[in-house]
Amino acid sequence: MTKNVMLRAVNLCKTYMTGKEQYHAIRNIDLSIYQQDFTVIMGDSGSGKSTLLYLLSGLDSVTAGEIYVGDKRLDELKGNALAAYRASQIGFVYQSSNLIPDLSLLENIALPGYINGRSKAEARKHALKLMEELKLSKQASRLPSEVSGGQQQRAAIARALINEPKLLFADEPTGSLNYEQGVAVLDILTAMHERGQCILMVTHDIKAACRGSRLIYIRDGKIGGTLDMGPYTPEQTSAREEMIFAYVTGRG
Ligand SMILES: Nc1ncnc2c1ncn2[C@@H]1O[C@H](COP(=O)(O)OP(=O)(O)OP(=O)(O)O)[C@@H](O)[C@H]1O
Repeated sequence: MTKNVMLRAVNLCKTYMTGKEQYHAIRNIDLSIYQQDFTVIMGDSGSGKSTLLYLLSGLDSVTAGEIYVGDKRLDELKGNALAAYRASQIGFVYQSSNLIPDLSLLENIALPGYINGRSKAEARKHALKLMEELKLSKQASRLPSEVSGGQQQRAAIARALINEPKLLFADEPTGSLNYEQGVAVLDILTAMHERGQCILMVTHDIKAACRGSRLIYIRDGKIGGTLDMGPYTPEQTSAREEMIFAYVTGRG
């Protein structure tokens, strides 16, 4: 099967300045992200995984290099054009849900929908549909402080999906959850991928990495290797975990 390129980075670099010190967090990375993939980014702490995710999503600016989305240059977008791109084309899920504390879950999920130009009624209708799929209907009118961490994170996923983004980014989405809540979130991401959602996720967790179809290993701001794993099936969980462990430790 030929894969469609969703996003392409060419000679991507990110240098942070702390005082007079330069730190080259991303060093001349070339990579393609394919529409059909649930791509997982792994690597040691400090290797540059989150920085890469922020650059590829347009949440941070590149120091050098190019990022193509179709024939558009993401790295050249600024101001309103960049804000419009981020609002309409990408969804982002963080380690903590970052919901607005004094809005209900329904309002939190619908809000980016109104901001992106849907009517209030339409955004709420779509939010309710997502809440049903993510088993949050009963919590629609509750505040974030009135639901569990797993429910908050599922609401954050629904919020990221409200504008039907082409690309869903997730930075350690299960990092603050207990085992069962984490599995529920991974099941949702797996189901989204099966329905055709392109996902790019940073994780330290082999159980989470198992859900991906492709793994990119980052070492010292560079690509240390990529592994095509094929689509996840639950029966292969232990074999995939062993394969990922062997791959990552072989490159660490
Ligand atoms: N704003 C910043 N200013 C200076 N250095 C930074 C900044 N953000 C990140 N760094 C440095 O860049 C490197 C890569 O950071 P990044 O957060 O991308 O790593 P990571 O692989 O996601 O790490 P972790 O797994 O611990 O979250 C680290 O050495 C970090 O200290």
